[in-house]
Amino acid sequence: MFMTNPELKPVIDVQHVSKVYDNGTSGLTDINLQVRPGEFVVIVGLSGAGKSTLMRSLNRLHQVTEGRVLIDGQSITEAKGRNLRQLRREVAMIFQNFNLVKQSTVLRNVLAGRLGYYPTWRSSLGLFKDTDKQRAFKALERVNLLDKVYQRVDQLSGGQQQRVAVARAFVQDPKIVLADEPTASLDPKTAHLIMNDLKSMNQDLGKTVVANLHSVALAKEYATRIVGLRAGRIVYDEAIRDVTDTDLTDIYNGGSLTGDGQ
Ligand SMILES: Nc1ncnc2c1ncn2[C@@H]1O[C@H](COP(=O)(O)OP(=O)(O)OP(=O)(O)O)[C@@H](O)[C@H]1O
Repeated sequence: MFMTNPELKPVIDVQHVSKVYDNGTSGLTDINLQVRPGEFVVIVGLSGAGKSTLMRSLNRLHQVTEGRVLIDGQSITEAKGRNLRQLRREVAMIFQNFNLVKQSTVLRNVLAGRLGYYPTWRSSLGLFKDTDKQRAFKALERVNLLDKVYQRVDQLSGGQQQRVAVARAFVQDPKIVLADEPTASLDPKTAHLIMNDLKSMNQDLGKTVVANLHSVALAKEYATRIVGLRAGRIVYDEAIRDVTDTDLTDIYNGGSLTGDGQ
């Protein structure tokens, strides 16, 4: 099992990050957060607290207004061209709405996880190497979807679609997996399947996981560390062994907090 080691260099280093949207809304204010290899961090907070904004700032789906984010010691905030592509390769993302190409097959969607390894001309032609096809089959076996490999994604259930997204993250073979409310639109049993896939990526493959979750029960069950956001600021940050039920209720209900906020 992978254990967090405070001596390790952070794989994600968020330094004084603020994000103001074009319409003037403040999404994040002066966020500082270091995540070390092997952690499973769950971000919690009320709707509108800034969880998705933070997640999207980590892989530069959002451009931050101030500060910077280092991925494995390199600034993704300032990266350009090839360097940005290489850094993005190290960060896979799983979305609440799956973010798949619905008219395309399961296989093609999973192979999309390898695009960051190809030059642009080759990826635009969709010419994938056999080794990558083998990777995709293996990933689909892992999430128990091998029988759907040539099916169109829009013929699958929501839970199956999210498992395709998980397989896509597997084949990307990143250092970091971000999951933005990955179980929000799924039933409890399927939610556990997805969370177990994330746990396996974390514990068996050593990937660092950062997930936004609305469910207190799932946060408690899977996180090694809980970070609480409120109104765009970090107000709570504790290792799971120090997290009490009262803390969690307070974070989710907006009450007073007892953890080490910043
Ligand atoms: N594209 C946008 N333009 C303007 N403001 C935005 C945009 N996206 C988010 N916001 C605002 O930024 C703040 C943080 O939103 P964010 O979506 O990050 O919160 P969240 O914690 O992920 O919420 P939820 O749990 O509802 O998904 C909110 O005030 C929101 O209204």
